[in-house]
Amino acid sequence: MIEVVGLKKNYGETQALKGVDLTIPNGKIFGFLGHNGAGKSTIIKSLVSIIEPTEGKIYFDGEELINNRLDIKKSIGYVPDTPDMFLQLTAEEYWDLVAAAYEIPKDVRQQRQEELLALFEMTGKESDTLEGFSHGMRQKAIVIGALLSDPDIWILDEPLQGLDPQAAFDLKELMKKHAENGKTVIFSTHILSTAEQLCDELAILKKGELIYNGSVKDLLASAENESLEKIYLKMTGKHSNGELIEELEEMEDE
Ligand SMILES: Nc1ncnc2c1ncn2[C@@H]1O[C@H](COP(=O)(O)OP(=O)(O)OP(=O)(O)O)[C@@H](O)[C@H]1O
Repeated sequence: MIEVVGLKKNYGETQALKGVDLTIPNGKIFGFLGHNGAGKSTIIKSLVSIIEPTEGKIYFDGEELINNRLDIKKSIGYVPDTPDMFLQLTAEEYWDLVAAAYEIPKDVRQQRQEELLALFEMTGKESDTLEGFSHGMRQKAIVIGALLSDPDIWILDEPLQGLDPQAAFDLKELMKKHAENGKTVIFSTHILSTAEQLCDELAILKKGELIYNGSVKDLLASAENESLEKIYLKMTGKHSNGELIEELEEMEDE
């Protein structure tokens, strides 16, 4: 289980996280939802130790992250939202880097890489630079890198963005299988139908604050016959069609 306690992050004057408490159970698919700038990437980057929170603590199975950063990081596969680093490298060089960082034995890496390349239809692309890939292919290369070490915890920041329907389907199936095996998948998305279909648990953020942390089932049960999209839009404050029309009319009157 991952526990986030009183997490705050300020970037200068901007309070990106205003004291977030949440729990992420093991063996589930956990989704982060929230409008642009709500703080999803900031929490995710805190979980993978890319940024230092201003305040608050993070525990992985009871162990505080700052006390055992290296070991905890090794149990995580991370897909960033903007995979712009390492663009000059070929895919193979990028995976070499990941394999070295995670100390993956050569034979294990070879087998896993071949499986992932075949799954994502990337076989033969190993010598191409990440820069030369389309956005979706680059995303696939980053996902392959994140899964190369077969990590227990997957943390994926908008992983489906830019993937073609087949690759998106395959990644979603992998995410389900990983959770079925008792492992944890954490991801952020703006695609509410995907969240509804995939997630067991959710956190919904609004302007740096947590407005929901719990199961998708409970959330759907709280509003009869409404989709997650409708519930989410109501919770995040904007907009029913009527309200939007009213607002536009007011703007025209001004
Ligand atoms: N490096 C940074 N420097 C300054 N401000 C930042 C930085 N990173 C994020 N922010 C700000 O922190 C807030 C939260 O950003 P964050 O990237 O966590 O949101 P998000 O929910 O992931 O958004 P999106 O859906 O657009 O990816 C925003 O106001 C953003 O402008």
